[in-house]
Amino acid sequence: MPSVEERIARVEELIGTHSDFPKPGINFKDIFPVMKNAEVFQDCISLLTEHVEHLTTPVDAIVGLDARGFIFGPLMAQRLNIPFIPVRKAGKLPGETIKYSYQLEYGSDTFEIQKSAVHCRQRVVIVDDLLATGGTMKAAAMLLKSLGAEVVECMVVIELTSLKGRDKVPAPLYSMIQYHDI
Ligand SMILES: O=P(O)(O)OC[C@H]1O[C@H](OP(=O)(O)OP(=O)(O)O)[C@H](O)[C@@H]1O
Ligand SMILES: Nc1ncnc2[nH]cnc12
Repeated sequence: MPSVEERIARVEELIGTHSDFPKPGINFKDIFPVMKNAEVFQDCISLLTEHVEHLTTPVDAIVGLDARGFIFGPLMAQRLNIPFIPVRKAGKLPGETIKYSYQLEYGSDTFEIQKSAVHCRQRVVIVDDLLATGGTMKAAAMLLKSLGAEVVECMVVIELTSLKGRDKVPAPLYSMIQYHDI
């Protein structure tokens, strides 16, 4: 079995970079090539899952963020045999919901969660593909906290450290791969 470092290196090798997408000045990190390699995609899910298994606080549910957090969250939840909870872009969820608007690296948006999605004091981990300015992850954590959940950790595959998003996130943050130059 390859080491954690070897498996992380294999994931990193497949991450694409596109300058000036979706706007001039943005260096876009593309996670989708990782999914084209079944073995490396498995490695990526295993690494995220193993990280959750090694947390000292037991985790009751995985929360995934619309849209790219939905690639990782359900697979992690299945492996861990715990529920998956979606946070969606506004206007997609029926029933009673709460919303939180936020800025991200190249725009703004609103997140929404069903009030019934989470129990008070439920211990959750939030997962997304990437942390840039941290606006997205902060919005998700605020929604979960306002419903009484305990956000044990926020997890991303990619962190763009120079944007200091980590400082905005109101919970511990784990990133698998860090880019310091953009
Ligand atoms: O740290 P931030 O500056 O807030 O940016 C990070 C967010 O931006 C991207 O999502 P995007 O809103 O582009 O939506 P998508 O997942 O639907 O592509 C990415 O998947 C993160 O969710
Ligand atoms: N630079 C970036 N690459 C990919 N997704 C992003 N979301 C916000 N900033 C991003």
